[in-house]
Amino acid sequence: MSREGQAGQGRGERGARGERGRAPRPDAQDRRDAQGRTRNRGRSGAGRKYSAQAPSQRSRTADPARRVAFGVVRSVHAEDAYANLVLPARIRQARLDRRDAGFATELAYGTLRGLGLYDAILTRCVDRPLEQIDPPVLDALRLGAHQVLGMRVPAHAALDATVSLVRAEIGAGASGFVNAVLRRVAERPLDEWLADVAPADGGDAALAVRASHPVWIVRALRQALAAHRGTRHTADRDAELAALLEADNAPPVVNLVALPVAGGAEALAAALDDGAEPGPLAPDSALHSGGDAGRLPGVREGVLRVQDAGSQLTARALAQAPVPAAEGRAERWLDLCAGPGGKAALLAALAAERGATLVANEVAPHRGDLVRQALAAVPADAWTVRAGDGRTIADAPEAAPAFDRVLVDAPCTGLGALRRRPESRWRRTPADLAELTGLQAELLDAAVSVLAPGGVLAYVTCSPHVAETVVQVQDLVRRHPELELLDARTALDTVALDDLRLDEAEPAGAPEPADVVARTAQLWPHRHGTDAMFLALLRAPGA
Ligand SMILES: C[S@@+](CC[C@H](N)C(=O)[O-])C[C@H]1O[C@@H](n2cnc3c(N)ncnc32)[C@H](O)[C@@H]1O
Repeated sequence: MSREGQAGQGRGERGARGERGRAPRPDAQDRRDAQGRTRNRGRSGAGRKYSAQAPSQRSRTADPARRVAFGVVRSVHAEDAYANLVLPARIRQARLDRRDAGFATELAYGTLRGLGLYDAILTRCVDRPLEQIDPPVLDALRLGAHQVLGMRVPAHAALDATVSLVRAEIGAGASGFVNAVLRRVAERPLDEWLADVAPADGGDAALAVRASHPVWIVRALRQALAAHRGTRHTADRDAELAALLEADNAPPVVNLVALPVAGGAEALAAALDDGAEPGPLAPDSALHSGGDAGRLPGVREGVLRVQDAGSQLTARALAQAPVPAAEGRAERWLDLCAGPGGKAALLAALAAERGATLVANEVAPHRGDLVRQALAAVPADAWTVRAGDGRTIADAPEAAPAFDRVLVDAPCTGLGALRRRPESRWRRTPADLAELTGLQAELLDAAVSVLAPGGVLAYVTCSPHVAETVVQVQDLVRRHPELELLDARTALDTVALDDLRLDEAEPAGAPEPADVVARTAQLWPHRHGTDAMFLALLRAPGA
């Protein structure tokens, strides 16, 4: 039994609106074309046919891909699991082939992303609050709704398969209820449902339902876009916000990076031979859309890694920033918040190329182990891992002498990586912000305290929330007026393969030294195809 309780259990056969709680829409019979098919059904509603079998007579054998997706969604809701961690293990366990693995991924991730919208629609289809539905049954309904409204699964197949899933995973008692509710869902195409649950002119609250984001996140993203002065090419701010929300709901293409270590270039060439496309933004990168990247040569060895292009660019921008004070000697680099080690691996490999060394610090022991694994592909004399709180780095023996380059890739709300963490938008709350921004400030102060004269600090977040980005940097330079705010946009453009057009909306000419917005860089999923990564670069005095 799930720890969410059993509300609604046993009430399976009743409760779908239109069956009992709500009369069918008066025009339902009238919406037929000359062939007798219902009109305005959209792609998922055309020519619906349902099984002639009663739910109780249908198969108890659910297909493996749907079972995997159901298992993932249940783990997320009942055990607070992360979908991106449990899904690969379940796919392997069920031995799904590439096609089924793709289906299970889209079903699980799409259901989790679309939860807010599907719940709004399901609320219209049942005669009780959704909290009173047994949680596994509710998750099955969400999976069914996503198949009907968000995937190209014909309604009759989605209903049959979901009812079979319920019979196999939950029990026959709920199958009639699920069948009836999903029939209600399938009565209308998505655009009709959207017009009902979220009128287009209804402001941020309606936009939040339409795009299936919590409203506080919609507001935070609107504010972040405005803080970065929008763009010239997208005159309409609302349209840009809608584009951003849409990008959050699209499965991201897998980005690969080849580390500049032995075997990296060969692994990249093999991935390109396998059909990957050269990455348009980051050097030595590729876009992979051919299924499980883990099977590519070099991935297991860690010389070819899955890493968002924005992460790659921010790490390279720090590595590339001029540090004249360190010329003529081996540089010392620090990654203060290194787990699970994505940027640390790239930084360590770049450091090794130049005879520099990297200390990778991580507070969580299990994530520290992941950092060691990530660094294993880099020559061992180029890096060490410190397990500890970054706020105490100044007391660590590893901090003497001080560091020429320091990365603070801070713990953050992750609002810029919603594409890759489908459940996180529903887990985060505005209350997380206060705790995280306090921690970010303390980590930044600790990083400043171990910067060598003339050393460069990179502050990175995978959140565009202004409290974690520009406001955090404004506070930092207020606390440390000795720091020079470098032009992070130019730094990113220097390492990028293509023009990032980061300063399109800026007035012409060099930004004012104190203009935090103009001197920091914000990448966006809808503009750059990256996570919404933020970068600020600051230099200590004494160069
Ligand atoms: C955004 S993640 C870093 C991602 C990493 N740089 C990468 O590219 O793979 C932030 C990391 O900071 C760690 N962290 C949280 N609090 C910390 C602290 N007080 N000191 C050091 N690390 C901390 C978290 O455990 C998490 O691994």
